[in-house]
Amino acid sequence: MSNSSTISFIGAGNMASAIIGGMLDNGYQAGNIWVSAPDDSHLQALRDRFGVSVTTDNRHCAQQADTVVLAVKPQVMAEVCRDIAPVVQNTRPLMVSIAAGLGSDTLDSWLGGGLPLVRVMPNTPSLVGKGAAGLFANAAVTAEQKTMVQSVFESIGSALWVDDEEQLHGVTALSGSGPAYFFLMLEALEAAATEAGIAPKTARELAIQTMAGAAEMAARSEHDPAQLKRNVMSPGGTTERAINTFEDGGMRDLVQKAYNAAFERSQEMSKELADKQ
Ligand SMILES: NC(=O)C1=CN([C@@H]2O[C@H](COP(=O)(O)OP(=O)(O)OC[C@H]3O[C@@H](n4cnc5c(N)ncnc54)[C@H](O)[C@@H]3O)[C@@H](O)[C@H]2O)C=CC1
Ligand SMILES: O=C(O)[C@@H]1CCC=N1
Repeated sequence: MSNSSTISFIGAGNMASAIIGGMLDNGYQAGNIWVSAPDDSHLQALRDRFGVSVTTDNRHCAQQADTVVLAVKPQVMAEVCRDIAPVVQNTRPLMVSIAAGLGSDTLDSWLGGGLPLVRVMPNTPSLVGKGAAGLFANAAVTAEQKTMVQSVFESIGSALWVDDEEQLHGVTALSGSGPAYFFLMLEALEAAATEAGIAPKTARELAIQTMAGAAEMAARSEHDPAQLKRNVMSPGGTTERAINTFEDGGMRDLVQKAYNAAFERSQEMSKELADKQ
């Protein structure tokens, strides 16, 4: 992305910090980054760690920027947007929201209308540069702005566009919530191995390394996950017995149900947040 454009973050939490870290690792200048939040301790932490400019005044922060990233919780978004609306209606930056569940039309109306806006659904592995983000651009966003936002999110992992905003519910249920599904699997495997007598520290390290190794293989291999799974299953062996146990217990059906539950909750949240304001 262009190093001369200025980007402001409203909100100084985990996700803002991950994105800023990725941008700086990729050559973006700290002097062109502003961050605002009401909480001084969050701001000082970001200033000390990254050398970015900080303020407790959201309007002042938004005023500085060609791009404004809205990185606050969905519940405070209406108040934040309405507060900065007079500023951004004047300066007309590209707006980027990372909030779960808030539709682009709702955000745009809170911001006074007619602004270019990108919605992003990132995930927490962004904190270690291994994020997976789905992106949607409204009709006012230019090709150049899309390239710029994509490069920001590629600095902390993968960034893939969807062309229908409704698909962001599906992205939320997959990669937004997804890290928690794999953490659950880690918890359960670790517990089972510990129960069988393996030291907890050893069980955790082996489970984590196995998950990371399987993910790396799936990413690099020419085979699909089903084939990779079959490659581990010696006929009559241990893996076959375990996989049959998963299948007989309804694992696929359970994953489908959990995915649908997250998808439906994302749709519900969208409606609740839009109706409430
Ligand atoms: N944590 C996750 O897995 C994911 C989170 N998101 C979205 O990212 C957004 C941020 O989440 P986190 O960084 O995890 O939250 P966080 O709680 O770590 O950070 C929120 C930040 O907003 C600041 N803030 C609160 N009120 C404010 C106001 N009126 N004006 C300016 N700043 C204000 C807080 O001081 C804090 O710095 C949320 O909208 C969330 O939906 C999206 C995908 C995944
Ligand atoms: O659980 C949630 O609602 C948010 C969205 C994706 C991850 N965390």
